[in-house]
Amino acid sequence: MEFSTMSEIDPAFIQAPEYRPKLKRIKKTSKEFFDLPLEEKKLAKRDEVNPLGYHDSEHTKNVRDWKELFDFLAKDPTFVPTSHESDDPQLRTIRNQWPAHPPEFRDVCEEYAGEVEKLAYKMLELISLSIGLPGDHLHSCFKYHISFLRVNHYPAYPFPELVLGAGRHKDASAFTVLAQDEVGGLEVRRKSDGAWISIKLVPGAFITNLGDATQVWSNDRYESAEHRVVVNFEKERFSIPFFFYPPHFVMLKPLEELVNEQNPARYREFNLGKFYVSKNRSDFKKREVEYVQIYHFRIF
Ligand SMILES: O=C(O)CCC(=O)C(=O)O
Ligand SMILES: [Fe+2]
Repeated sequence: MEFSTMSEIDPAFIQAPEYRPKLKRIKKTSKEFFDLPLEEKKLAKRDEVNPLGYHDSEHTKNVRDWKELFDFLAKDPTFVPTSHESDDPQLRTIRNQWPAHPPEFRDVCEEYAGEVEKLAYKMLELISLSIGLPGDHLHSCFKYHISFLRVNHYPAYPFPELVLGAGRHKDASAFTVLAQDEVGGLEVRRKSDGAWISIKLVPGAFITNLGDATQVWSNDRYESAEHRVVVNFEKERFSIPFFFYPPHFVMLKPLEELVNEQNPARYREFNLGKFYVSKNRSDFKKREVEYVQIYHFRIF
């Protein structure tokens, strides 16, 4: 894999041209899936028991997103805590559910996941090196990772100012490797003035946004990027994030190598699995309670 000089202009982009045929295939099969009648898509619908599969009423911070999606695990099956309650030690097995149509959907998605996983490990190495640690420092930590992928379909909407494809949020992952088509719509919040900046479209490039776990590990050297998606008034859009998560049993805290007397840990330790479960149930339905955020674990 070659890293493009784009990264000198904008560190969010990784140019990986060899992935183009795979991107084309997954986009084609995803479009075929989302073009199916709703009743058929709902045969692979996620529910209270299985969080994977088709979903058409995603909420970000209690507001319904203008999109439909299909979630699947990179490793099937995956083990996660049964509940977000801290005193419940039980785990449960979650598994992918695949639609019967299009027939190649499963193979194409699994092949894509395998390839992007390799890219994610490469990114992990670069992140470790960039904070002064050996390239493989975090690798063993991901051995039983609970990552999942999401195929997003944002239908066109004639009044794009009235809805958001995905409301503003930060990803809870270590980082996310995102592929998108040529329509555009992803925006990142600029910290200095809070303005929403459109992410430039670079055909065949992946976008990586750092998530909450990396913010904690790096003791705030890196920040989880706040982002959102606007919809297009005439074109539908597809995007496929790979949310790279450590295993459920990882206790997240600033890496010991990065803390000292001058630079004390800014977060107390917390369990990744419980954090994941709180996050991934919170968008299932409207909720009355506040979303768990990493600042709840902040020491100062
Ligand atoms: O569609 C996109 O570009 C980003 C989607 C996203 O932020 C997410 O699914 O977490
Ligand atoms: Fe996101």
